[in-house]
Amino acid sequence: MQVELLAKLRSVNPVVMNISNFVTVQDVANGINAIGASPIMSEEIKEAAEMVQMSAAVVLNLGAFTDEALGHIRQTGLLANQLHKPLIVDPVAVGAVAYRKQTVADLFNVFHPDIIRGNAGEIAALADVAWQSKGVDAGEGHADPVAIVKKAAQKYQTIIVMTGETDYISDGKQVVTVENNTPLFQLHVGSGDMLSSIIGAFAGVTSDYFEAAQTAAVVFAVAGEQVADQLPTELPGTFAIKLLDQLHLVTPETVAAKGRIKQLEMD
Ligand SMILES: Nc1ncnc2c1ncn2[C@@H]1O[C@H](COP(=O)(O)OP(=O)(O)O)[C@@H](O)[C@H]1O
Ligand SMILES: Cc1ncsc1CCOP(=O)(O)O
Ligand SMILES: [Mg+2]
Repeated sequence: MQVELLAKLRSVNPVVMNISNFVTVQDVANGINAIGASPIMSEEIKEAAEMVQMSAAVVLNLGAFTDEALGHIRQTGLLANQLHKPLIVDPVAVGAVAYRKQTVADLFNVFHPDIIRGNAGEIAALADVAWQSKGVDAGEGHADPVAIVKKAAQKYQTIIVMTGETDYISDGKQVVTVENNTPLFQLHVGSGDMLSSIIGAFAGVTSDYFEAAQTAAVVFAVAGEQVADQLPTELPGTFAIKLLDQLHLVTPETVAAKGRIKQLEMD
């Protein structure tokens, strides 16, 4: 983890382009803004080249795509590769909907994601590991998370962020974990979408995407912990609002002090 990336992000204020979904688009835009980056959302393929050119990172969220949106997603992913912009993909519910699994497989034959962020159900599906996904949520499974995250990273030659109570982050060889002590994240639809785009914000200020992924995951976990520490009981609505506050307020010093990150495996 490179906690100094947080200060760099806030000083650079990178533009992060998103093709998002109608469910969480405002959460995602506000999360990017709160951490210190500059969000822009797009639904028009005709502006894709200009948008990608002006952005520091591109995030594709597959939460509620239509056939028309698919053309835009495909073109934007291809342009991100061609213009050497970090490309982050959030394969929402890819483990629960066969059509989405096929669609994601087709997309990954067109462009290469630099980072994929999903829950265990989604990453297990990408790794072809048995798991019982549940809609957009992780669901249940018994497979070893380290094996899942490494297999997915090796299969797609990319960095995988598999989130949950413990986040597992791998480049196919190394595995890092981030402990997240805030179950309230599960009560906020959009937590994962927000993190995927905040990963994009960090990837927009460094060429080390493995570091960007780890640092984003720790910063997000610590921001959530800062909120939970102040809540008297489980208040998902209050958590969601205060999460934006803490994404804005969390300092590199607090992240360094409270972040629980561990290197599990080296090369
Ligand atoms: N059981 C949990 N306890 C604490 N944090 C969690 C838990 N599940 C998920 N998180 C956190 O919530 C955020 C979103 O992850 P996740 O819920 O896995 O994504 P999604 O919303 O796409 O399903 C991540 O920061 C993750 O660490
Ligand atoms: C509920 C839902 N349905 C399609 S996209 C979406 C949002 C999923 O957000 P997250 O994966 O961050 O929970
Ligand atoms: Mg999700």
